Amino acid sequence: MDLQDTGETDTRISSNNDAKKCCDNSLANNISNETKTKNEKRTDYLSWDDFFMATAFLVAKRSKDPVTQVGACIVNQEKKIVGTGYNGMPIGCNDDEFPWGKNNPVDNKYLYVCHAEMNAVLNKNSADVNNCTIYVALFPCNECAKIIIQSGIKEVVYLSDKYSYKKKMIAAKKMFNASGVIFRQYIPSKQHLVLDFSEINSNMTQMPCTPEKSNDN
Ligand SMILES: O=c1ccn([C@H]2C[C@H](O)[C@@H](COP(=O)(O)O)O2)c(=O)[nH]1
Repeated sequence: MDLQDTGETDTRISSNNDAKKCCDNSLANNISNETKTKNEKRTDYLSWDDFFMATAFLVAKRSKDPVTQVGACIVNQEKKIVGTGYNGMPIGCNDDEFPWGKNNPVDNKYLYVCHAEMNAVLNKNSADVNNCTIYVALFPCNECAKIIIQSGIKEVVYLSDKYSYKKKMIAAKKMFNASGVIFRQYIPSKQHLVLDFSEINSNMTQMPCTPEKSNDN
């Protein structure tokens, strides 16, 4: 039956209209919020500390060490990255052939692996690393501490100090203190940082509208 003929009010139509208005309002709110957020500076960007430590962690993903992957990132006073490194076998030492285990006392990874800090210093793309800061996942050992001090790096920012009880780390701290190299632990603002490669394509608001047929033709 055609409702117009009976004179009855179609409650379905009025509730549909209400729903549409409500939908229009929330759409308008969304658009205005979106416009607002698209025109204002982001506030959840990475701090410098977060960025450089995250870089050190990303670099560590290149490491083949099955137990501890260490990454290091050297930053100059202009906040520019001048070197990165991770723990790995020396050039020419095939990491499929050299040992990654540590239990064999005469042939283990410790005899061969180049530490992240040393690689970062040797990989530098600047003339020197004087007065730089090194961000490193793990507190440096005594041998890396010597390299850090001798290269002129003035600050060490580390995340884990899981081997703090070892003589090597105690010696490293002793040398840093004596030579005036500042060290501080980085406390992350959040435990996880996700890299989402699909994010760059997620904003589809720029898609062109579907063309409409004009009445002029
Ligand atoms: O200052 C340091 C100390 C250690 N490393 C590297 C050396 C090894 O590849 C691992 C440590 O392995 P464990 O099995 O946890 O002992 O880390 C470094 O790069 N820098």
